[in-house]
Amino acid sequence: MSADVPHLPTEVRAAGLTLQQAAAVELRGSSVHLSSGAGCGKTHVLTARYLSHIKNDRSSVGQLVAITFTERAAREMRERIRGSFRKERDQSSTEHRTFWEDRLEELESAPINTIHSFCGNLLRQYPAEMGIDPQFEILDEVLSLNVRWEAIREELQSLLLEESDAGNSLRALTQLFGWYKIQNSVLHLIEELDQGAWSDFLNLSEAEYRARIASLKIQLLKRYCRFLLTSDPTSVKYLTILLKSRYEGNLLPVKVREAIEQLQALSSASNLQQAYEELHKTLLGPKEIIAQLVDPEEAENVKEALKGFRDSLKNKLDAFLENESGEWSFNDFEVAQQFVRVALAVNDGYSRRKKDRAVLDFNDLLVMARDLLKNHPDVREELAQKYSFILLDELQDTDPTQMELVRLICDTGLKYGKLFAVGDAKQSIYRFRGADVFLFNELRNEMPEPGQLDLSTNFRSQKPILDFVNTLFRKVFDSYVPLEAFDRPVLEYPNVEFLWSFPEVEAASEKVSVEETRQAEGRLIARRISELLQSKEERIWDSKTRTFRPVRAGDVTILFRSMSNVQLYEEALRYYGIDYYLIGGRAFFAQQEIYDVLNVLRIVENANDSIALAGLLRSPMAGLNDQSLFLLRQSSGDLWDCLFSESLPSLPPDQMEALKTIRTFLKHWSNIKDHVSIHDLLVRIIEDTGYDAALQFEFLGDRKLANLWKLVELARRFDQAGFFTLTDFIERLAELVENEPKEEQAATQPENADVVKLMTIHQSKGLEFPVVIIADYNRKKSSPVGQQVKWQRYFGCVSSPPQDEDPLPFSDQNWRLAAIADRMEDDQEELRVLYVACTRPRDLLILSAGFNKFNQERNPYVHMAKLDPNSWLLKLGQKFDIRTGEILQLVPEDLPISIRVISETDKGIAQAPYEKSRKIPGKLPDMSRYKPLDNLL
Ligand SMILES: Nc1ncnc2c1ncn2[C@@H]1O[C@H](COP(=O)(O)OP(=O)(O)OP(=O)(O)O)[C@@H](O)[C@H]1O
Repeated sequence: MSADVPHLPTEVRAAGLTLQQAAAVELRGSSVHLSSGAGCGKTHVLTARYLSHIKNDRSSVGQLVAITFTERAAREMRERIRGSFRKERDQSSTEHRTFWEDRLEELESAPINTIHSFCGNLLRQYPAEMGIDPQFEILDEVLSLNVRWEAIREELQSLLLEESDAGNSLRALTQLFGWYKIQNSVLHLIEELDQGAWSDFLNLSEAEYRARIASLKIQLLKRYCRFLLTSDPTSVKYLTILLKSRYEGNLLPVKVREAIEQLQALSSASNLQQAYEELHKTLLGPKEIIAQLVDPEEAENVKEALKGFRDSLKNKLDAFLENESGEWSFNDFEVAQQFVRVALAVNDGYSRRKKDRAVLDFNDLLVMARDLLKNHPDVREELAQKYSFILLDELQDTDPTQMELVRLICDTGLKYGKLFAVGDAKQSIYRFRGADVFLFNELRNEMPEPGQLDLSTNFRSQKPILDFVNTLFRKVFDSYVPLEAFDRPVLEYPNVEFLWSFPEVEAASEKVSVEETRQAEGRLIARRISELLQSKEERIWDSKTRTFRPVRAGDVTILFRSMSNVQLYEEALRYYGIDYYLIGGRAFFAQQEIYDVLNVLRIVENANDSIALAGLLRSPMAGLNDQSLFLLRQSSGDLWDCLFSESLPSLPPDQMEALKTIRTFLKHWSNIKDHVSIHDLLVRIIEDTGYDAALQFEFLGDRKLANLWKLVELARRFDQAGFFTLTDFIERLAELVENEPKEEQAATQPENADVVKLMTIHQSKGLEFPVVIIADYNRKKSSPVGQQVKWQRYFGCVSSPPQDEDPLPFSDQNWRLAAIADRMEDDQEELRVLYVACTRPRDLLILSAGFNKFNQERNPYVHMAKLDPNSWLLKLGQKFDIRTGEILQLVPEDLPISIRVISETDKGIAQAPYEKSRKIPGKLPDMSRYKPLDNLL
C-alpha cells in the first residue's frame, strides 16, 4: 500500500469531482468516513476512489474489496466501476489500452459484492478452521424458515419430556401460554438471536436485573417526555391545538407552558407519582381558560384538546407510574429467562440440523466469518496481506456483527488508510434487520480528523425540491446539514406537489373506510399521472441533451411505505389505461394463485380435505362455477364422494365436461405423486389443467403467471434440498400463506421498461427517478398483535402476560417500557424512511394521501391536527399549511418554495376534463372469484 500521496493527481480533478469529492478520493494515510446527504455522490465518489487505487496506488483489482448490502447495489457498483474502466480504456493511448483490457477482465471475478457473499467466499476458503463442509449450501429466507420450524416442533416435543433446566422452563411456559403461543414465541426469539447477549441475560441475578431496569427507566422517561412533546402524533396534535388556538388573555398559554415544563421535569422528580398529579391538575382546564376564548368553536377545540392531552399522557406514562412490587402469581424476570433458555435449546437443535445437512443461513455466514477472523489471527493476517483497501458503501445500515467484521477485516489498518466507508445516518432504514445507526457515528468518532469528511452538494434534485427537503427535515434530525443544489437550470413549474383526495360523502357524519380513501387516492394519482403524460410541459431535465423534455411513463415511480394495499392503486392505474410495473410486491404468499396451488396439492395428498377440494373446483384449474358446486354439494354430503359417484347431478354440458376432466386428472395425480418430484408433479398439474394459460388472461395475468413460476422454482429448491416430502412442502407452504413472510412477488417486466414503476421506499434506496409520487402518505403504522415475547436490546428479553387472564399472572410493566423504547426508535426510523423517499426525485416530488374529508377549520395547525396525523403528516403540518403549501412560521433559513396543492373529492376526480378524453376500459375486472371460500361451505 502506498503512503501519503503528496500532491493531488490531476486525473482526478479532470474527472469532474467537486472539491469535497476530490478530497475524499485523494486522501491517503488516514481511513475515510464519508458522511453525506442524499444524492451528493457517495457511490460516485466510491467508484472514483476505486479507480484511483488502480491508477495512483498501483493496486491490482484483487487487492481491492468493495462491499455493499444488497445484490442490486452490488450489481450497480460493479457496473459503475466497469463503466469507469471502459472510459479509461477508450481514452488511453494504444500501449495503455491492454492495461485496461486486462483490468476489465479481472473485474469479472473481483470481490465487489454483498457482505453476505464476501463472508460466504471467505468461509469456503477456510472451511477446516470452522469445521464446516466446504461445499455448504446457503439456505435462503424461505428454506431457513422451514428448517427453523422443523427444529421448533421437534425440539420442543423432546424438551417437554426432558429433565433439564430448559425442559422445566418449557413446561412452566406451556402452562402459562399454551403450546401454540410458545411455538410462535420461540420462532420470534430465535430470529433475533444474539448469542452473547443471551448468555449474559441468563447469568443475571434478579437484583442485578431490577437495578438495571430502574436506571433504564429514568433514562427512558427523560427521552420519552421529550418525544411526547415533539414527536408523538397524538400528544403533539393536542398540544398544537392548545398552543395555536386564537385566544384573548394569557391563561391558556401560561397553563400549557406550565404543563410542558412539568412534563420536562418529570424524570428528575423525587416523587414521580406526585409530580405527575401536579401536571394532571395543571391540565384540568379551569373554566377561566375557556371563558377567555372568543370563538365558541375554538372553545370546543380547546376543551377537547385539554381532555385529550390529559388522557393521552395518563395512558402513555402509566408504565412509568406503576409500582413494580404488585402481587403476581409469576415473576416476569423468571418467565423471560425461561423463554431464553428454551429458545437457546431450540436454536441448538436448529444449528445441528443445519450442520447435518451442510447448510448455512444468512446469519451464519456473518457470525461464522466474524468468528473465523476473531479466533484465527493467521487468517486475519493473510487477509490483511491480501487486501490493501476496503471500500464500504451504505455504512449506516450495518448491524453489530457486520461492524465487527469490518473492523476485523481492516485489522490494524482500520484508521490508517485501509478503510473507505461512505454512508448517511439519515438514510439508515434497516433497523428491523438489526442495523444500528449508532455504529455509524461511533466509527466516525474513531477516525482521525482528516478522515472525517462530508459531502453536501446534491447533484440529483432540482433546487426547489432540496429547499423543500431542507425545510421539512431541518428540525427533524440533529445537526442537519442542508443539501445544496448543484448549479443547473430550474423550471418555472412547481417541483413539489401535494395531492390530497377524499371520497364524496352525502352527510358529514357518514363513515368512510380506509379502503375507500385509498381507492380515491389511487384514482387521483392515476389521473395526475395521466395528466402529466398528456401534457406538453417540458419539465424533465435530460442531462445528455441538456434540455428539458415532457414527462414519459418510465419517468414516474410511485413509492409505498408498505405494499399491502398496492392492488387498489394498481386497479386505478389500469382503469386509466396506464401501464405499470410492480417491483417485488411483498405479499407473494397472499396471492390467489398460491392458494390455488396449495389447494390442489392438499387434495392430491389428502382426498378428505373438502375445503381444499372446493377451492380447487372453482379455481381456473377446474373451472366449475358456484352454481355447479352448489348442485354437487346438494346431491351428496361429501364433495369428494359426489365428485367420484356414478350419479352426477345434471349440469350444463361445459360444466359436466370440466368436472369429468378434473376427476380424471385428480386420479392420475394421486397415482403419480409418490413417484415424481414435487417440482415435476406441479409442472404436470399446470400442464394438464392449462392453469398458466388461464392465469395469463386474468387481471394482472403477467404477474400471476410469474408468481406461479416462482412457486414452481420454490418446489425445485425443496427437491434439491433433498430432505422434504410433498407433505412437508404442503405444510410449509400453508405456514407461509398464513404468516406471509417478506417474500417478493415475481418480476414481470424488465425494470427499465418505459412504464410507471411501483415499489417500496426500501427498494428505492440508492436509486433516483425524474418523478416520484409518495403514496399513502398518511398511512398509520400497524403494531404487531398477539406477540408474547421479544428481545429488546436495552431491556433484554421481555414477555407479555396472556391478556385474557384477569388479573394478569405477571407484571407487564417491563414489556410496556421496552415497547416505548422501541416505539421511539421506530419513529425516528419512520422519518428516515421519509427522508429517503423525498430525496429520490430529480424533477418532481408529489406527496399523496387520501383523507376522510377536509374539516372546515380556519386555523391551519388545528386543521392538520384534526386529521389525526401519523408522524409524517405531523412533521409536514408543523412546517407547511397542507391546504395551501405555504410555509408556516418562517425562520431565516427558510427559502420560498412554490408548492402546488391539488385536493379533490371523488366527484371532482371523476369530472376532470382530461379523464373524459381518455379511453377507459368498460368496467373494472371481475374480482368475484376472490371472495372468501367460506361463503360457499
Ligand atoms: N461530481 C459530479 N458531477 C456530476 N454529477 C455527479 C457528481 N457526483 C454525483 N453526481 C450525480 O449525482 C447523482 C447522485 O449520485 P450518487 O447516486 O452517487 O449519490 P448518493 O450519495 O450515493 O445518493 P443516495 O444517498 O441518495 O443513494 C448521480 O446521478 C450522480 O451521477
